[in-house]
Amino acid sequence: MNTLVSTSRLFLFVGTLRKLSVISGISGLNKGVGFHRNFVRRNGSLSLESLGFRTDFDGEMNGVMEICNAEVKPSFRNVGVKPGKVKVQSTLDIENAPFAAKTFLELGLPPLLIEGLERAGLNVPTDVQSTAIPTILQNHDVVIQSYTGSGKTLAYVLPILAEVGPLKKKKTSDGEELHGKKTSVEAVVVAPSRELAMQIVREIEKLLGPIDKKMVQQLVGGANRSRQEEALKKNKPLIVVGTPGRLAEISSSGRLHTHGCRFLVLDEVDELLSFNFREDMHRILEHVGRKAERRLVMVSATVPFSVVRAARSWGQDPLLVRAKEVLQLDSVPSSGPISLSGSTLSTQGTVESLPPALKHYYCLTRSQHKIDTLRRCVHALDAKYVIAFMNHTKRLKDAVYKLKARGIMAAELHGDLGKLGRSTVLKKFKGGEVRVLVTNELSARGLDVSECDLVVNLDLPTDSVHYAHRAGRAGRLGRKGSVVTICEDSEVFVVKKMEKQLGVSIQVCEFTEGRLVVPVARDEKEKEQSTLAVAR
Ligand SMILES: Nc1ncnc2c1ncn2[C@@H]1O[C@H](COP(=O)(O)OP(=O)(O)OP(=O)(O)O)[C@@H](O)[C@H]1O
Repeated sequence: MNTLVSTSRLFLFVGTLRKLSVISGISGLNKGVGFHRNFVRRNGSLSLESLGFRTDFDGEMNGVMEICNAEVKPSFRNVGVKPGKVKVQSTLDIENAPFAAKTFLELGLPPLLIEGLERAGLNVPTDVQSTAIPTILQNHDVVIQSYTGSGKTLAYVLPILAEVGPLKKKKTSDGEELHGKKTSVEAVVVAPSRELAMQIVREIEKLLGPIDKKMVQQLVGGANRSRQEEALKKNKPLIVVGTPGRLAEISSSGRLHTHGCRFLVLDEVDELLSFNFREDMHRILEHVGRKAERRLVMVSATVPFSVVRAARSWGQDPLLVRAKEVLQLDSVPSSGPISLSGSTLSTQGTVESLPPALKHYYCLTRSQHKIDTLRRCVHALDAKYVIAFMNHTKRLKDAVYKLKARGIMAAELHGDLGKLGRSTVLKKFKGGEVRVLVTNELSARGLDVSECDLVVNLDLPTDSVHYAHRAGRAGRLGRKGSVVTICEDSEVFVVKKMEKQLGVSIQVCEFTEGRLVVPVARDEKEKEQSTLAVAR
């Protein structure tokens, strides 16, 4: 019986994927065109190749499906099959995979939206967008997990705009396409911080254009609530983006009607599941759409078990969408380390959460010399946009004072600043007026300053999940970047622990004579010397 259920699930999934390829027009790629793509810079925009993304597909992904203990684990990767387990070679070819997309058009997005994307200089979808967009358009509830800076925001914004607002196309009974007009909220996006919510709003406004940008509204804390309620009444937005507290507050006051909502997005979902947001999230989940009718999208670079559990209970047959694979969340065991397509997702869910181009270092110093080390680090790496993380606001202010005294343009960003102060500092940082932004956990999630080339931990993050989100402020969308943790001898074991959990190499380094120096490990030195001796 179990096997029967699983097998039918398998076919259902294969069917779904076929539909995905058909709906996105990807089947048209099945002409042996090959997958060596030459993306060019158009309109001065970034292409994937120019950003260092791999744009050809290798033999790693050849459409193998594995059935383990009567559980279906569909995957595009060539996972190793353990003895005694049934292996099914699926008929899926790489050509049919939903991520094999060169353009947004192939993903089934409407022409007006494509025009908006082109105006914004966006021509080629990232891997996670290529996978997530057709999956969401096919009415699936999803958990999107992909490393920081890989374009997860558009991965859910685009399917929403394909169905909500002026950029969508609606088919009439005679097949003619019309713009749909609705006046109630159709999509709610929840983010854990004001900065992130405002950033998402700007991304949506950019696509909607100046005339229609009022169709999205931010509902964030720290801003005047009655003004937000007035704007809701006047503008009748179709999409609202907000922080949990303010969304729940306005919803309780009866000024935000979301029962007919079709999309509920939880960005940085693992953070939204934290204790602080529990009550507000409860209200939002109960009042935004109906489980059977709304599409639930959960997003984060780090997906711990709590997210898997929440997705199972709040969603309907949710799928796990990653950059190059779609998996059924049902196939993820409920406890212990979960193995997904051969890679192990640690209990903290940090695997594959870091941009591959990022370089990680740690530098030993005494506590009282940390600021000097930071200064030498910035100069040695010739970093232009630096985000330095600390854990306490008072010490953070001292650090800014000391950096300024050493001639470095620095500014502080933390919760005490208030909404206006925070956005002014961010503007200055993005505009290059401030070189080192000293901040706390507030900026660790979602903050997108594309040019950020250096992240420094002046205080250690609490764990590897926090490390991953802090680190991910640099090296966005395939750009180069470094993460330097400045710590004391007694803290090295924590760095080593995070290194293991993250599955990346964090090398010890020094800053000497204006350069970053990575000392050669003793055993490597010995090896080098013995090779030299042999050569002599
Ligand atoms: N297809 C694309 N082409 C070019 N740029 C893109 C594309 N998609 C997204 N971007 C840009 O890449 C940057 C990173 O995207 P985004 O903030 O969505 O990443 P993310 O995966 O959500 O990161 P995080 O996990 O840190 O929140 C943004 O500046 C965004 O505008």
